[in-house]
Amino acid sequence: MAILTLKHVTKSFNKQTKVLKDINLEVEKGEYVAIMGESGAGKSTLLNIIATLDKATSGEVSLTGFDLNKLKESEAAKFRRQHLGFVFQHFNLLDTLSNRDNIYLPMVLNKEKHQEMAQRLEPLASQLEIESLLDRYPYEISGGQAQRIAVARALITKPELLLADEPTGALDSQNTKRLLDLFTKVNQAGQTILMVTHSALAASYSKRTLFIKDGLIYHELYRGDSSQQEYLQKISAGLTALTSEGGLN
Ligand SMILES: Nc1ncnc2c1ncn2[C@@H]1O[C@H](COP(=O)(O)OP(=O)(O)OP(=O)(O)O)[C@@H](O)[C@H]1O
Repeated sequence: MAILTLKHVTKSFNKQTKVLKDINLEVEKGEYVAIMGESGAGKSTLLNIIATLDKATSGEVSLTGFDLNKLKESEAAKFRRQHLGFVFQHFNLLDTLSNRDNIYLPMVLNKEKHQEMAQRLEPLASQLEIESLLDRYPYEISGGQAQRIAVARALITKPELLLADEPTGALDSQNTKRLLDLFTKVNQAGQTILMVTHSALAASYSKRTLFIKDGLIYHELYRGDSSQQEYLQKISAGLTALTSEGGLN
């Protein structure tokens, strides 16, 4: 079952340039998809449309059965809280709240009961190894720890789709591996993930990698039965071809 469907999606910010020209994409429940492309290729624009933070200029976007073109501005924030989880490069935690309250925030906004929040946090905190961090504040913990708190905040609402924008961009290699291993586990437990990344290594943890160029999905690679190393090599070769003048054709 497709959780996300984009048909002939275009996006222009002005009359001269179309950033997205004709994007067609289906993401099935349980998939783990990475989106790559050169700087300025339109990855964030695409992610913002899927995240209901922006609207397509034309085309169809359907997410968890909702037509995003019909979603009113006033409904978008609630839709995001109920259906989507977000992980950003710079964590976006609030320094005035404890880590626990940061994690609870989307549930507080959804007016959930405290008992329900605590029940959901318990297994998540154990899986993410953040139990000892919960009563501290974001400014008291490391970047790797902060990103795990941000992952807990994204997952506590049990989102249908986890959207990650350069989630390893601010992490060192050890914390990058730890986060990517965590995403793999979460995906194996059924979580659908869509991740924008510049990192071939990060993409090599996904099951499918899309390359965006000139406003189109230019190429895609499936991991299939390949080892992570083989898949990483294919992604790196794909990136080289993408950035060379002739491209993949
Ligand atoms: N709000 C906006 N108004 C005008 N132009 C925009 C706006 N947002 C993005 N653009 C333009 O759209 C193009 C794609 O930008 P986008 O941020 O989607 O690229 P990206 O692939 O995410 O790049 P990066 O990897 O550097 O983050 C760029 O040329 C950018 O200048």
